[in-house]
Amino acid sequence: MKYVSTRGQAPSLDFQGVTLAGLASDGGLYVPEVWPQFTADEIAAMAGLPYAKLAQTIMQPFVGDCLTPERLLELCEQAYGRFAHAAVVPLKQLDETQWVLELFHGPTLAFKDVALQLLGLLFEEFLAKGDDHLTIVGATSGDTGSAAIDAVAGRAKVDIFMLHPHGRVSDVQRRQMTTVIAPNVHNIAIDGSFDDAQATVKRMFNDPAMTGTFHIAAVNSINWARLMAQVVYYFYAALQLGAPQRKVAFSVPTGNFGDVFAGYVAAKMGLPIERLIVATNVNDILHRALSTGDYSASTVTPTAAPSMDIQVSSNFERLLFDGCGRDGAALAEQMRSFDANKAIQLTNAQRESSAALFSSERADAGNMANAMRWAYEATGEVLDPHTAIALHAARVTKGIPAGVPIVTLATAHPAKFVDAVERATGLRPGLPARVGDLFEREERCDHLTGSYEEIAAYVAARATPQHG
Ligand SMILES: Cc1ncc(COP(=O)(O)O)c(C=O)c1O
Ligand SMILES: N[C@@H](CCOP(=O)(O)O)C(=O)O
Repeated sequence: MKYVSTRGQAPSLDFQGVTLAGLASDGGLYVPEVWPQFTADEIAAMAGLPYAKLAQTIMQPFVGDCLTPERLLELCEQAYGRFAHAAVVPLKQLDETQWVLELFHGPTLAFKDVALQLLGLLFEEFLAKGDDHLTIVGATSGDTGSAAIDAVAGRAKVDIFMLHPHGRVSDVQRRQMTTVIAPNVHNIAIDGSFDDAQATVKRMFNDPAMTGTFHIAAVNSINWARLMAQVVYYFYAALQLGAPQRKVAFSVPTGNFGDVFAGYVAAKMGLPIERLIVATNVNDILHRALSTGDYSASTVTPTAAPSMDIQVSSNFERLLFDGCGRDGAALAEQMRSFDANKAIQLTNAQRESSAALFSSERADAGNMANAMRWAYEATGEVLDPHTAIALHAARVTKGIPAGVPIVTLATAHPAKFVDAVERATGLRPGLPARVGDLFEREERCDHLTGSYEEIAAYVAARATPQHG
């Protein structure tokens, strides 16, 4: 399998290459040259497979000959062996139509673990031979940070620098990052938003002063391997609900557009998906883009679902690429215009191709609290704010045929956002034992202004050169 950049200029790479590269050298994102396909019979044969085996089956076409099937399966078993639920991502029914897929049983209590536990192992596997050393630079609005740190803390040949917006993540989220005291882990709080942090990360990939010395790598969903691993749970849920004979819809709490793009990939691979509902909070650029074609960023508003407080959604570029017939030059021009003006209008072709599968809804604080309350009072399920936003979207979306189940992706454990959950339901969920004495541990984090030069100098002073 070869991967090409959405901006058409960077060299094409194999799976190992894209995993270690992160952002493409032309500023684009890597995508597979073609979408691998499964037939209905092949999908039917996946029913009942253990999660790790299903993951290997679905990911093998993307991995190609960079790993043997046996080795990929071993890595999947190792990654998903760390999950606290035997089903890895259990599916629960709320009522006749509504289901939730619990993606938060990994070590750091959010869906990010599903991909990042594997990515940590892939880094180690691909770095085992040779003297390459990775400098991971990541941005987080709360959950990627802890999941990535857990996945790479203490590993040889990797340093991680994780930027989060100061004061804009929950206490649990912050502590899950800052209490990991390991020589290769560096937490940086910046003044600004997640978008500012993400812009810094992307700039570093294209800064010769940094890339000339360090092998900068990504753990954000700009890294293709992240999305690949997230495709698996769409198959897992749909198979339990009768796929490929029966269509399934998904409602996805959305920020950086990675999770829902993985659903799009599942559909491209042959999974019969009725609809992908993109659920946003009041930071609703994606809702506006999908419903009116207006992709224009404004100031980020802090909300009780902080991980979705994002305006510039990296992975939307991957969808726009397919929507313009994979014309890298045209997309590069469109993205240049977005960078300059913080606004673009989707073309008719982009709007029509996305409307075939996607719809969107926006939830404000009241919608979110009501959904959380409904789930708790009517079904006993305690949801986190992000999941509640997607459940709200699932319940108000029109036009899904009767009999089609709607699966809301439950992306975080409610104990990560105790205050919001308590406000809505009166219940204060406790942290699972596996996160231990989080509030007793020492924290380590540096606070920087967010200027690119300051952050680059900080990284350069602490990172190990590529061939260190
Ligand atoms: C709990 C939670 N839900 C939803 C999202 C949004 O997912 P994505 O950025 O893949 O759209 C995030 C952040 O990524 C998150 O941490
Ligand atoms: N919500 C995310 C933001 C980063 O998204 P990613 O999927 O691109 O890593 C977070 O919690 O950090």
